[in-house]
This record gives sequence, structure tokens and C-alpha cells, in this order.
Amino acid sequence: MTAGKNEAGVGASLNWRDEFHDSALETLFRRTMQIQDSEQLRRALWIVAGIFLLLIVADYLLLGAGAEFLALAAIRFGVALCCLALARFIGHHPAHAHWPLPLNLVYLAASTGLLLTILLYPGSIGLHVSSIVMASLAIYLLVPNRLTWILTWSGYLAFGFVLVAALWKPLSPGMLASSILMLGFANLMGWLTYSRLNRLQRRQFALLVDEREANRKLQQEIEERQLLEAQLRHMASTDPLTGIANRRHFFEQAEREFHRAQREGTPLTICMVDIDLFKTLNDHHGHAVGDLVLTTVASCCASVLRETDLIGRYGGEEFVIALPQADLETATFIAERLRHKVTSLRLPMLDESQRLSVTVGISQVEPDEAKLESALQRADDALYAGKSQGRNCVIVADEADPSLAARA
Ligand SMILES: Nc1nc2c(ncn2[C@@H]2O[C@H](COP(=O)(O)OP(=O)(O)OP(=O)(O)O)[C@@H](O)[C@H]2O)c(=O)[nH]1
Repeated sequence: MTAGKNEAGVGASLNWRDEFHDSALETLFRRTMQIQDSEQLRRALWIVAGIFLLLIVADYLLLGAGAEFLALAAIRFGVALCCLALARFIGHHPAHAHWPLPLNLVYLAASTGLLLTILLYPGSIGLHVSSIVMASLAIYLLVPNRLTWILTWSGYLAFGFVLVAALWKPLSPGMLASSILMLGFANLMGWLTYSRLNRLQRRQFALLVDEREANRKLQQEIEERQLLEAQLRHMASTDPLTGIANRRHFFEQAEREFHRAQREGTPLTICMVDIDLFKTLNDHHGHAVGDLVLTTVASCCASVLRETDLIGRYGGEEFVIALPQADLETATFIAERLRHKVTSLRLPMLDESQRLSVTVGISQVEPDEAKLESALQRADDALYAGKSQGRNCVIVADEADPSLAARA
């Protein structure tokens, strides 16, 4: 169901048959009501069959076991059988509840049977008029969603009655006129009741469709908003060039790790990573190549880390890494692995003499340290020490043991 069609909503207009003007909505309505309609029809057929069978008993009481009774019983039994067969068929195939042929044939049999009884029955004409009136009302009330069929059937019944009454059971003009009036009134009441029920049912359905459409749109809007929020969050926390965390987001996460490490007494190390002679590379090959180098080195750094490690762009060509649960020895090992990986990088626009390299400064958060910045400062100092020692190396801050301050 498209949104445009649903705009019909509460005001979804109905035609003279009390069906939706919008054929798609009408089809949806019928499909939705299929089970209910077939159930209703089945029940109607059972009721009609039951009435016809009961009438056999009434006929017997009135006529005795004569030839007229047998003829009547055969007609009534035949009609009841047709109804039961159709009810069973619809029970197995609910989708066929609106098949015109079997339904119209059964109706034709039932109403013809009813008309024939007028000929065979010696009862008063008042009884026949009442039975035709009851049958007409039953059609309006029991047959779901088929006004054209209902009108045809009621017309057949009324016309048949007048014909039978005129040809075989001549009535006085007064009796004929009042019978026709009774039938007309029954049909009018039936039609009005049918129309009222039908309109109510369809309006409720249109409301439901509207509500569902509104809910669907709302859900779609919520999902779009959530997606947008996620995009905004991602944009606010990510460096647009390299795709790793930006400085702000890195520090948010690193602060959490800092407090956890201090609380739990576990190690936390910081690595400052700086691309060597990046300015020269930028000046020689231009900013676009510089950007590509930054992106490549950033993903190279990220690839040597565990999921729990943090990496962010500190600024320019400098990256910062936080390694929870890692002491200086482990951090040095990781930094060396990173340094080696960067030196082995090959970019098509750079020749062999222009190998990429990084210098890394490492520091460990001290147990009694109140701020993360102190450890960062020490890592930065170690980095600049590495730069002044000739670059492409890993330097550990305040390291007394020179074996850990590895140099390439
Ligand atoms: N392409 C590009 N260049 C950047 C970006 N941010 C900073 N830079 C450049 O990075 C260079 C940093 O150079 P310096 O800090 O002098 O250091 P260096 O040339 O790498 O030398 P050392 O660090 O001493 O090895 C400058 O030329 C900046 O313009 C960026 O986002 N893209």
C-alpha cells in the first residue's frame, strides 16, 4: 500500500456498492477479510441447510407422508445438501469464498426451492410472504461484501414470488400489493443495515491502514534519525582524513583507560608516533601524496594494535597510541613492530631512496600520577629525543636501561 493511496485515510470514499473507490485498498480489504468472510459465509450456509432440514419435519407434520411431502422433502433436502457441500468446500478453500459460480448456483437452488414450495404447500399466502421476507433479510445479513450479488438474489426472490403468486396462486390485488410492499420494505431495511455495517467496517479498516502507515513512517523516521545520529557521532569522533579517532575522542577514551589503570593498578603505556621528514615529502610530492602517506601510516599503526588498544591523530603527522595492560617492554615490542612495518611500506609514487619511517616515543603512566598529560609529555620528550638522535627509532622515556631504548 503506497503512502499516496493511504492518504485517503478516514475519508476513504466508498462507491454505491459500499466498496472503496480505491481498487488497491478494496483488494487489500478483501484479502484481510478473507478468513472472516469465508467463516461468515460458511456459517450462513450451515444455518440455511439447518433451516431447510427442519422444514422437512414441519412439512411432515403439516402434510403427512404423501406425494406432496415427498416432493417437498426432496427439494428441501437437495438444497440443504448443496449448502453443506459448499460450506465444506469453502472450509477447505477460504480463498474461494467469493467465487461467483458455486455461490450463485447454490443460491439459485435455494431460492428456487423456496419458490417451488409455494406451489406444493397448501398453507396460507401470509406464510409464504413471511418466508420470502425472512430469506431476503438473511441474504443481506449473512452474505459478506457482495452487494451486487445480494441485490440480484433478492430481486430474483421477489420477482419469482410475484410471478408464482400471479400465475399459480392468484392473489387479490390488495394482498398482492401488501405482499409487494412487505418485500420492498424488507429489501430496503436489509440494504440499509448492510450498508451501515459495511461502511462502518470499511471506515475502521481505512483507519487501521492509516495508523499502520503512520507507524511505518514514524519507524522509518526513527531509523533515519538513528542513522544520522550515528553518522554525526562518527564524524565528531573521527579524523576525516585517516579514519582513526580524532584528538578529542582519543583523549576521552584514554582518560577512561588512565583512571581504570590507576584504580586497578595495571600498566598503561603511551606511544607518540611521528612520520620522519614529512615536510620534505610534502614539499616534493605535494599535499595529496602527503595525505595518502598519512592515511597509509595511520592504518599501518592500527594494524599492529589489539582491539583494546587506542589510537588517535594527535595533530599534523603525529599519532598517539595508548596501550592498556602493556608495560614498557611490551610497548617497545609493539612500537618496534610498527616501525618495521612502516619502513617496509612501498608507495608507487615514492622511489626506493624515499623510504617512509617513523620515530616513536614511549612512556608508562606512573602509579601515583594524577594526570595523563604527564605521561604524554614524557612520551613526546622521548619522541623528540629520538628525532635528535637521527629518527627511525623507538625511544623509551626516562629509561635507565639503554637496551630498551632501541634504535634502528
Ligand atoms: N599532507 C598533509 N600534510 C600535513 C598535514 N598536517 C600537517 N602536515 C604537514 O606536516 C609537516 C610537518 O613537518 P614538521 O613538523 O616540520 O616535521 P617533519 O618534516 O616531519 O620532520 P621531523 O618530524 O623532524 O622528521 C608540515 O609540512 C605540515 O604542513 C595534513 O593533514 N596533510
